[in-house]
Amino acid sequence: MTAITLDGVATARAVKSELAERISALRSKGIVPGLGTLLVGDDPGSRSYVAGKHRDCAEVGIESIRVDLPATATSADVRAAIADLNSAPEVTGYIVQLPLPAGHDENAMLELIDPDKDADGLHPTNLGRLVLGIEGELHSPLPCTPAGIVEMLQRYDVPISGRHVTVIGRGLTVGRPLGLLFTRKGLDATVTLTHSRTVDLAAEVRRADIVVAAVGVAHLVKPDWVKPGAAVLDVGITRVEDPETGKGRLTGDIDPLVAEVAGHLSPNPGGVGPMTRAMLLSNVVKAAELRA
Ligand SMILES: Nc1nc(=O)c2c([nH]1)NC[C@@H]1CN(c3ccc(C(=O)N[C@@H](CCC(=O)O)C(=O)O)cc3)C=[N+]21
Repeated sequence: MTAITLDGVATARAVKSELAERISALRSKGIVPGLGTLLVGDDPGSRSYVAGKHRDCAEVGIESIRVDLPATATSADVRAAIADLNSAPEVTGYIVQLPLPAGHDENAMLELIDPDKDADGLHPTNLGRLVLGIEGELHSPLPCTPAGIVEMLQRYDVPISGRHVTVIGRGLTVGRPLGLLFTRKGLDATVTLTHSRTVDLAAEVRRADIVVAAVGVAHLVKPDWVKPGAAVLDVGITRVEDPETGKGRLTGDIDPLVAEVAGHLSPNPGGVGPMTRAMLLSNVVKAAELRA
């Protein structure tokens, strides 16, 4: 048996074409959505993600505003840039690219973002609304990677309600909010949130109908850990050097042989990453629609 591929590129393309229509409707009413990015320092990975976000915006008709600060920027510089983004009328939503260079207090910076402009859903108010289950008229953006994972499973008709989900990793952007999202009313999964101190990770994965790995340990999840037919989502990113070509490439947390056991498998790259970017655009569009 070979798993059905959860194709993040194709699914993100479908999401983006739906968004493009909503954006042209907004534009015809004179509303122009604009995504800002704040990047501090010159980490090549972060640079390439930010560049990707600007390309996505151009593709769907969202304006994008790029603010880059040098690695030498102080916390006062970052605060000032956030204040400018909060007050810039052309910026309807923005993100602070993580991780910030060492020496910056990320949580303190996230807290300075205007919650109404928080395109990542990482401001404490928006994370609090996720805990409280508040949706609707209030703009309560969901963190992009968790939202992208759920969107992809739903578009492939993978059942979630009542199913057991094992999440590997408890980080701010993926594992922690994903556990909150999957257990909300309406999704109704049962979640095991595992981390580096989990005693028997293989056993926790074996009970799962849906496995999400978001730790950044290359090929951590082995085929004999996976229940036959389970849906497996590969989120972790590790940069490795190909021993044959000597070129750098990206690899995920899932051993490739898991494809022989799983029912659905998201490749990495080409799976959750593109969905994360599509959900960022979706948050910007929703915020603009609510303001209209
Ligand atoms: N404030 C903030 N919000 C984020 O959402 C955020 C962040 N900081 N910091 C870093 C992580 C990582 N992340 C990715 C998004 C898309 C891809 C993506 O589209 N990857 C492509 C491959 C890209 C390539 O080849 O370089 C793929 O999976 O196919 C990857 C990684 C968002 N993050």
